[in-house]
Amino acid sequence: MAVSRTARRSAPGTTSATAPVPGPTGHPLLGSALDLRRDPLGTFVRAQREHGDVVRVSAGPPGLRTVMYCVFSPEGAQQVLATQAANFRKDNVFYEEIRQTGGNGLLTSQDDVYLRQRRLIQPLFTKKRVDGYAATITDEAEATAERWRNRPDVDVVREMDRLALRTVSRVLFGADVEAAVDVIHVNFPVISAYITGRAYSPLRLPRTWPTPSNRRAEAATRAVYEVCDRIIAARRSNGDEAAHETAGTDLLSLLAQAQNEEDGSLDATELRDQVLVFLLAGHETTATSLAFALRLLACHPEARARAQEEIDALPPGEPCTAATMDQLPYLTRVLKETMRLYPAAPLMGRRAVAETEIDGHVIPAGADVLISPWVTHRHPAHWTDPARFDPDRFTPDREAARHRYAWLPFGGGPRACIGRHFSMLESVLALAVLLREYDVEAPATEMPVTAAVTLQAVGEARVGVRARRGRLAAESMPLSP
Ligand code: HEM
Repeated sequence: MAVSRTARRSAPGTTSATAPVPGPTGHPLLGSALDLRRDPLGTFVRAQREHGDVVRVSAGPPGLRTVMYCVFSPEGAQQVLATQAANFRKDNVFYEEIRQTGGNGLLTSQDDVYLRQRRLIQPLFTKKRVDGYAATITDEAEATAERWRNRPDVDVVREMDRLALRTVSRVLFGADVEAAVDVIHVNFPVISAYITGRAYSPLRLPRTWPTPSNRRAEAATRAVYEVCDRIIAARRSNGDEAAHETAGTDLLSLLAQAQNEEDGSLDATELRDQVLVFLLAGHETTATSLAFALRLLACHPEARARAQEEIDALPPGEPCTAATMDQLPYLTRVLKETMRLYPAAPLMGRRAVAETEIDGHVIPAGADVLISPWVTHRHPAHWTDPARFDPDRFTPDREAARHRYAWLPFGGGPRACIGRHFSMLESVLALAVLLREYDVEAPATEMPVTAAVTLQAVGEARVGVRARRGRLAAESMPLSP
């Protein structure tokens, strides 16, 4: 059995490296299964508070038990994701379930297939290329501002879902997906809940059995695949030189080129899997950050006013570009603080392929390992008063004083999010456009969330919108108080 260097270095006989990993005992028969089903994020937060930074959580009856080794400290997360990434593969139950539903795109692939895919796709995400997406981002945000005209309130979850889906589809596929917005909005949560349900369940019935949940998930997956197929077919029938704004430079063009190469690169299934991954990973995550940022600003009028002061100081009449982001440091801090409190990917899984020592505990080879931005972002040793919304935690000085992995919404190491710059740019510019036009207001109540593959708001998140000034305010004057 391979043993990591850190484990081999630990002094023989010391109890720290050999002591069993602590964890909740949970229900005598089911372990923590019911707690995880009811409230996975709360269960992991409690596990950290009560048992420390490396915790063993088990679920299910003896004999069928799923065991997870949770690593909550920034140092431990860095070890799993970066410094000892080779010991931790995406072979865990969660990724296996995602792979079975969504195929082998960039999020789930590994080894040579992964390296080939990442090399192929990386050029779309260089800083220069992403900066070029600013015009599309601004255009979509302005269209959303138009949609809000004369409305007393909006469901920001729904609105940001639409905005982010439209934006990523235009940028990466040169496609207008308006007709698919509802299909995606309805079906992604079904798929996501199915994957999570199976991942936590000790008893995974074969996917081919005609159970109600298998049937629901299959129908939802088919509906989403049809959207992907339509996007690909539309590009094929129009040809790369057609009127698409991104033809020749977007994801579909890059993948089609690879398909034509002699080394037989991508087949049709892989092409569709890749489109699906980028639809999924590229819209829901950013939408969640945007929705929660608007909701938090609506609940914190002083932070909203500060952000708007900065936005109002931008040169009037000039379009937002990538350089605009440098002029919005406070708004960027608001976004980072939103992602601390509501990381769109609250849980990340791996499988240990070699025994490894982390924070003085041994993680056995073969163990399912869980990293949780949700918990690490609330770690009392790294965040004072962690439940409080305080964007100034992200001033440059305070950021520099903190462990690099205390804030990890985009993961880290070799499998860190490829879309992080795009997402940050999109979120800051979209917020700037919307807050320039609107005041947002909401009662400061709890926002219930659920952790499926990504973090999701439970139900609607209504936010009052009131036009501030300029064209939209003038046009909606009769309705203004
Ligand atoms: C707030 C927005 C986002 C968050 C919080 C987020 C989070 C993450 C995280 C945590 C990972 C690493 C998963 C792991 O290590 O297990 C990841 C990977 C990935 N993300 Fe994002 N993401 C966001 C936006 C985006 C966008 C906009 C895109 C694409 C347009 C994207 C595409 C991907 C892809 C393809 C991967 C796999 C990368 C690889 O393994 O090489 N994400 N994301």
